[in-house]
Amino acid sequence: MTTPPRRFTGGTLVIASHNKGKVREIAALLGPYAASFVSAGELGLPEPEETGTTFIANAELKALAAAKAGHVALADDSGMVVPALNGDPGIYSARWAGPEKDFQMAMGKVEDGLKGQTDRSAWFVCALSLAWPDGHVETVEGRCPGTLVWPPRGAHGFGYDPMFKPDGHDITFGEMDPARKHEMSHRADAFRQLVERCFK
Ligand SMILES: O=P(O)(O)OP(=O)(O)OP(=O)(O)OC[C@H]1O[C@@H](n2cnc3c(O)ncnc32)[C@H](O)[C@@H]1O
Ligand SMILES: [Mg+2]
Repeated sequence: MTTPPRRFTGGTLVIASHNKGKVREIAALLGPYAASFVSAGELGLPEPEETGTTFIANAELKALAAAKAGHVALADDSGMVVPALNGDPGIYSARWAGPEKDFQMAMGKVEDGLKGQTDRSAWFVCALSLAWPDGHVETVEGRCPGTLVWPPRGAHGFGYDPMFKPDGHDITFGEMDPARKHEMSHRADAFRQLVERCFK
């Protein structure tokens, strides 16, 4: 027999991320389901080393590390997978931007790798993991397919958004109103699954 998923029954939820763009998006998506939340940065929690080899493993290790502080914690491990680059930057999406978090440079590296390639498809992945202080975790994974454009366009969103045009749309995530991105993003897809599992 499979055990049913564990539900979040209220109280403070820690958003276990040090990325302000992500925290902003997670807070917007989570609004109706958690009365109060605080980010790992606000709590002064350290940024764990992301030693996993999958988005799911890294989401789980970040959520479990934050939950040790005593509250249920939600972590997001995400990135952009480019088949023509053999799946890079993938789980290394943040690391491609270096310590300066220079995404102009990281997007330039992606574009350099695509020179001479005809396949400009990509997809974003978002693994979300909810962890309890006793070590229990619930994890889901969402996706959003699209195409890479050059030059980058738009100032909304964060990270690789200005070069990513979601399928079925003519504008990039960087040009898109945040509310619209939340209707179709990898993070929204993962959220729908997590809400179904743990917040209903
Ligand atoms: O680990 P935390 O503290 O949450 O913050 P981080 O920025 O290091 O996050 P990740 O390790 O999950 O790396 C994900 C990177 O993938 C990129 N990324 C993820 N979601 C994105 C989105 O919705 N739009 C654009 N880029 C995104 C972005 O550059 C992120 O820095
Ligand atoms: Mg990270």
